[in-house]
Amino acid sequence: MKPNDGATPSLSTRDLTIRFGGHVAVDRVTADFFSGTLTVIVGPNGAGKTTYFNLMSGQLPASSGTVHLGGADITRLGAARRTTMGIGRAFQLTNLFPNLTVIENVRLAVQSRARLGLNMFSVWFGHQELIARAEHYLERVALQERRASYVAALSHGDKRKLEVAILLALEPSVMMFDEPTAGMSVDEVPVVLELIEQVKRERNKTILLVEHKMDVVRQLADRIIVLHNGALVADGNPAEVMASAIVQEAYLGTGSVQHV
Ligand SMILES: Nc1ncnc2c1ncn2[C@@H]1O[C@H](COP(=O)(O)OP(=O)(O)OP(=O)(O)O)[C@@H](O)[C@H]1O
Repeated sequence: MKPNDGATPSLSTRDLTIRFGGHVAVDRVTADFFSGTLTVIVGPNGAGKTTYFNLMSGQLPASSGTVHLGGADITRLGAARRTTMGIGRAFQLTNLFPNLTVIENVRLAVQSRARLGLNMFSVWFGHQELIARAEHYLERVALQERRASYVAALSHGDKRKLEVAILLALEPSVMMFDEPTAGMSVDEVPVVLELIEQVKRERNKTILLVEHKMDVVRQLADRIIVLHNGALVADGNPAEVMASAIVQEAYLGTGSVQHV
């Protein structure tokens, strides 16, 4: 799927494939992702969604095919390198430091981003500036009241919000979210969804989500990609894709799904 203006994709995969022994978990997936667009990747359990994410963010090496970021071939680069190049991923709470406070967690992310700035633009921030920036990201996720709390003491929802603050502080061009509302209470879900919508409204990020909850998909998606048995079987605007027989079949497992 391409925007009308023919812009260069910020992230793209070509025939991206990974095999685990004889099992093809991601099977020749070709897709372009554009700045200002939020794409949700859906599909039944075991369809290959998380594995596709892992191939894009560099947690897993591809068996074949390519990944490009802003035109650069990053297929052979590891996850850390891809992060510095602009791929940010909110894991399910694995990138938080539980024994540090909320503000310290965000400050570290701001600092790591500033160090990158030092290399690229000769910019350096003083401690006060780092803290001020960290406060800014905490405000964006409505966590400023918990700034002095240790992460280990936060509710699940607050941890997820902190994760988003850290992701924002890293200022990635591509933001990847694995089921951002998983395990949240009903009152926490709208806060995180509103946050993602806010980022989306700024229109300068490429946002990718893996999501099971169809109400979340409906609320956020500009575009939906459907994976089934590792292959891309549908790709388009939400109304088209949700209405398609392919999605019904992929979710309900009825009938045979034709790969596109
Ligand atoms: N490291 C691995 N080694 C072997 N098989 C794997 C590995 N990682 C994933 N798989 C297999 O690849 C397939 C796709 O898994 P994946 O977790 O990507 O699916 P998913 O669509 O994210 O599923 P879910 O919605 O349940 O999270 C599954 O059959 C899974 O068992």
